[in-house]
Amino acid sequence: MLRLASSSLCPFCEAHAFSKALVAPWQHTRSAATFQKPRGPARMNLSPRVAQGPKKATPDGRPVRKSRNSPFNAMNTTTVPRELQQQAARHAAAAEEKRVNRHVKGGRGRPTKEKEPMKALKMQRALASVPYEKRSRIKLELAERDRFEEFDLLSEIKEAVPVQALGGMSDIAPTPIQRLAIPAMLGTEDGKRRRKGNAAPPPKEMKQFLLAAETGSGKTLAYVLPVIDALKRAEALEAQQEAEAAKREEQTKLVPGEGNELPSPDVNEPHHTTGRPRVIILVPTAELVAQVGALIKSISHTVKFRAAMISANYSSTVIRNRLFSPQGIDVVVSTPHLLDSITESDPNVLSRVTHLVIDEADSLLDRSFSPLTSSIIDRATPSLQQLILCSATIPRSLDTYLHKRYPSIRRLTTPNLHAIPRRVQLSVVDIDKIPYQGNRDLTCAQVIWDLGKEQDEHAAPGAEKRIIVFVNEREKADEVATYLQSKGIDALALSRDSSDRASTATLAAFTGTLTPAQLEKQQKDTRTADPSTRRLRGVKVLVTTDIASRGIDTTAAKTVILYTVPHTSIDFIHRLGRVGRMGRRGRGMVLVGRGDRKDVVKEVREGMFKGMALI
Ligand SMILES: Nc1ncnc2c1ncn2[C@@H]1O[C@H](COP(=O)(O)OP(=O)(O)OP(=O)(O)O)[C@@H](O)[C@H]1O
Repeated sequence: MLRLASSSLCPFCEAHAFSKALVAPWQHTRSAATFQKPRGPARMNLSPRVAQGPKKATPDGRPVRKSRNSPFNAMNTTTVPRELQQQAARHAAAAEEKRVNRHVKGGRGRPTKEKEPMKALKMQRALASVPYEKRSRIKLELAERDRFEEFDLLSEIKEAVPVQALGGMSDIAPTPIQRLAIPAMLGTEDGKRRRKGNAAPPPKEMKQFLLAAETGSGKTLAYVLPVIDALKRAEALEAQQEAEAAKREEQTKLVPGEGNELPSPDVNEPHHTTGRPRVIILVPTAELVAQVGALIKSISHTVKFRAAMISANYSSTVIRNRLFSPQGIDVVVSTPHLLDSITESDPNVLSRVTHLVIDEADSLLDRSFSPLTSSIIDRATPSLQQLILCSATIPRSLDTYLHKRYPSIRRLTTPNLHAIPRRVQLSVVDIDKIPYQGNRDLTCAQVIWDLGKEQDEHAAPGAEKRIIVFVNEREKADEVATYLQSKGIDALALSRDSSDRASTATLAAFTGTLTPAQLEKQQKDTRTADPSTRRLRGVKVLVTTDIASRGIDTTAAKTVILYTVPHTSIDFIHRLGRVGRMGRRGRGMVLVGRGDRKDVVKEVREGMFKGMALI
């Protein structure tokens, strides 16, 4: 409160005279003697003690306490007083407790507004969870097995890995699922080697394994190597037993000419393995039969065995000739439909199977495939030594099925199961924005044109960009491919409606399995294309459905476009899993519009960014 003194005497102390001066009342709390007469014109008077600094003690000698709440309290201090540190720690602990209580069922406090992690994905409840504690434990275990030489595989199989199976790669190391599955399937996890001399007696009861690892992590080789090892050892054991039997016969050889000699073997008789393989590998599509079959064939060049791939892509004569070849058969790769129909008429095909692999088990044991697959497993069970299920995802339905039907199955899961690698970058394109205005086809075409124009520094000269577009319905595949073609994009459709031959040739460009002649033709077509038409050069697009999202090793593709938001996190994993395979980088783009689950897309992106497993 300020007072204007208008008289010549000070209205408070009346000790001095001045006029029109502003006098603050606190000046009058002191004795009049200490008062200075202001000189000159009216002004604000400053405290006369301003230069003295803060009071060290009150008049009665007690120390003056600084106000704790003063905003200037911490000025010019270099250390935080212990008292304040303790206070801050108490506040932090109380806040943490409050936060935890909010999440605990029945906890006190108001309902939280904090975001629940992956809430939208949780609503879909697609995937079974694997505890993080288990993942960390496995990670530690795997660190010790880092070379193929350490596995107790037959030497010729180890030699075939870099040369045949991995196409001449050098400096190879087993992937996490290979480190986990190979010793487990060989029964050498304890680090012990098996007996020399190949004569391992068959195990008494069937062993069951579930191999679950992220997409593009080498699961195929993880089961192929131990299975072929078992095949070769069984063959050796059989040969040894035959030799022993022959020796016994030799010892009890009857005297010739007395009419009791052994009949000489019929050279035209088919091999005893004809139509009765030891190993059967089931995969969901004809395309996968070709892919897995090619890997097995390549290994069979050095490790001698007979393999056949059969699918609807081959004529019935070819299938019959392969399966019932007089030279015999050891490994068959097939789809469940075809194998089921063959075994209906010839059940002996399953009579000698010791190893049955169900690749893409989540598909082959889902509602549509399960009756067929289960029936094949049941019929093969009497002779089975190992049942191997393999998958990149364990949906809750599969988890429940396994708990019921195979409660003792060994689950070999890698630490990164259900996570989309951070190497894959996912961006979102809003189709409702200008210039697309809700036109999904136009957005897709524009995105492809933009990608095509981007300069890829690392691409070899003349190399083509491969882009895969995933649609949810098979009818849409043709429609989108036709639209993209009308916009000058080299696009092809692949769905269950495509002809078998066309689909094999189409996929070849994306799996990097083009023959030199095909490659030459492709480059010639690009060179001779009419330059007057507006065409996007150097880009090849495959518009497809789930048919190409499972297991197909599309190593040549670097970009995936999700034309529509996938229905579940499982589809996200498999579709985005076509890029970023085996340590490569990749890019995903998802087109979202009104009515699409943007919350799901957001959570998938966040999960990918954090390297977390989706749920
Ligand atoms: N140890 C290894 N080192 C380097 N490359 C490997 C190794 N093992 C496998 N590969 C290669 O990795 C690629 C992916 O392998 P594969 O198709 O078996 O993966 P996947 O886990 O079955 O994938 P998906 O889940 O999509 O079926 C193949 O090109 C294969 O040749």
